[in-house]
Formats: sequence, C-alpha cells, structure tokens
Amino acid sequence: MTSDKKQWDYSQLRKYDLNFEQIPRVYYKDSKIDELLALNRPVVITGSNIVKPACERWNLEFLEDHLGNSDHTVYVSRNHVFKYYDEKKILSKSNPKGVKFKPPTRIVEMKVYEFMQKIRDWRHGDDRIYLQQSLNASVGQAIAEDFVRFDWQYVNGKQDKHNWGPLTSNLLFVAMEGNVTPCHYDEQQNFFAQVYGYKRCILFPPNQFECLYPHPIFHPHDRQSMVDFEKPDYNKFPKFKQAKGFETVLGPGDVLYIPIYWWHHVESLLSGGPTITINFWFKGGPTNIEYPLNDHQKVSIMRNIEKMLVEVLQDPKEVGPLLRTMVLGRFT
Ligand SMILES: CC1(C)c2ccccc2-c2ccc(C[C@@H](CC(=O)O)C(=O)C(=O)O)cc21
Ligand SMILES: [Zn+2]
Repeated sequence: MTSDKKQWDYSQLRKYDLNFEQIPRVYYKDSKIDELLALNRPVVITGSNIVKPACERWNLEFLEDHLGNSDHTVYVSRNHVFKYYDEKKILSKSNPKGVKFKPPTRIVEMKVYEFMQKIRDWRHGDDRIYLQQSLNASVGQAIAEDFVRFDWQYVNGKQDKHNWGPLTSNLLFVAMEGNVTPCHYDEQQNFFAQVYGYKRCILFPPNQFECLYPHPIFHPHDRQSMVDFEKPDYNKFPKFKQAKGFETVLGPGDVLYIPIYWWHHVESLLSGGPTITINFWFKGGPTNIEYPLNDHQKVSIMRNIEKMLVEVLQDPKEVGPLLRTMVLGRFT
C-alpha cells in the first residue's frame, strides 16, 4: 500500500491565471473507467499494471545502461517551454512566402550517455533538453523485456471496447524538472503513463477551441494554442480568461487518458527531478457521424474547411477576410 502522503506540494506547480477542476482518479478495476472512456472524458487510471515493470526499475541510470547505443532525438530549448512545430509547414506551398518562422526549439541527435551527462551538469541558464524515443527494436534487451510485460491485456481490452483505431506508437519521454509542453491537441487517443517523477497535466475539452486560439492550420504550430499561459495577451485573446480546464498531478504508475482532440498542457514539477513518461497513441476510431455532432467532430470539420480554403485561395492571408465576409453580420 503506497503511503497516501502526497509526494509533492503546490509550490512545485507553475501559477496560471486560471482555476481548474480536478480530473477524477479511478481504480483500474472500477467500471467508472469505461463510463468515462466511452464519453471521451479524461480520467486518471490508478493502481494498474499497465507499465508496472517500468515503474519498478526505470530511472535515468537504468535508461543510460539499457536504452541502447543508437542516437536519440533530443529537443533543445533556450527556456523551459518546448513548443512543438511541424517543420514540413515552415516552407510549405500553403505558406508560399515562408512567413519568417523562428523555431522555438532545435533537434540534436545524441547518445543516451551524452543526454544524461547534460542533465547531471545542467546549471541555471543553460539550454534545457527533452528526450523523445520510440520504444522499438533499437532499445536494449532489458527494456524490451519490460515492455512485453506491460499489461497489454488491459490496454488492448480498452482499445477494443471503445473502438479505438490501431496503436500507432509508444513513445518514451525523458524531461528535466520544470520542462513545459505548452497547450496543444493531438488527433489520437492517448494513454499517458507516468513511470518516474511527477507531471502536472492541464486539460481542456475540444469545445474550448475559441478560448484557446489555435494557430492557423498552415502554421508550423498547427494544433498548438497561441496563448502564452504565463503571460496571456488578453487584448489578442480575450476569451482565454473564460477557459474552463481540468488538472491532475501524475505520479509513478498513474495513467492519464487524454481523449482525442482534448487540449493538454504538461509540466514536469519544479524541483521535482527528471521525469519519465511512456505514451500510447491510438488512431481515433471510425467516426460514424451521428447528430448532434460532438465537439471534436466540429473541430475536425473546421480543420477540413480551413484546409480547403487555404488550398483553393492559395494565399493564406485571404482566408481570414473571406471567412469574415461570409459570417460577420450574417450568422448571428
Ligand atoms: C515536447 C516534446 C518532447 C516534443 C517536442 C517536439 C515535437 C513533439 C514533442 C512532443 C510530443 C509529445 C510529448 C509528450 C506529451 C507532453 C509531455 O509529456 O511533455 C504529449 O503531448 C502527448 O503525449 O501527447 C512531448 C513532446
Ligand atoms: Zn500531446
């Protein structure tokens, strides 16, 4: 029985100008889990064996010894924010002038011992790093053995019961304390399994789209919120004040279900040490259109309209004016 004494305190959470409801924590055998998964509602699944073999022995030293000797993708940032960007969109045809985009992070391929050394030697003001590695054939034997002993029966059971699509990847993430992955949504179902250290996750439902102001689709930061949570520009993003979110702090063994299209902001706790997470991304299931449309289907429809308009107008700067002409004063 793990001590229910909290292993962290509020001073380790970054402060934002928003209040959040708690995401429910439910024991993995409880049927409430399936009720929430069926509704595409987030839930923290507790007490499961989903990644238990990893929780029992993975830490930075173990990964250094067993992650294998291939190069690993490491993101480097001048600050604590790791904002994802799609480099294919930097100079894509739908962005002909290649509007000058300054990538906020850069990618460095490095060996695991280099990564670990940089974490050990890190001093305030140094660049921060974030390792992302697919759990595939390149990992060492010990990690492969642990991986096959994950509770796949439980995971596959949920995938089948809730008609999720195929598992597309299991990614391993090693972050430094204080690293932040800013608010974005993915187009996949996600079992976000915390293995080591503590991560705070803030989630918003897809219907908060107008409070979170996503970048235009052709922008490299497609699917990411334009709002800087630490310094929101309320003139540009007035509705951000009304955003209604949910939060939780995950510890080793906790698995957070992040429903497809749900916004999420993730931070490794301040002075909480490095964190290790494994995610399980599944394609969304068959979206049989049933009415009334659910919120993520509306996001998907808006994305398709935006893509079509960029395609047909060619110049992305034409999209805004055409949409304003079409709706302002007409659709009240
Ligand atoms: C920040 C980083 C390393 C990154 C840099 C550049 C391109 C992509 C990504 C990327 C994608 C996913 C994650 C894991 C997680 C967030 C978290 O745990 O920090 C998350 O969002 C999810 O599981 O959906 C983290 C990253
Ligand atoms: Zn994500």
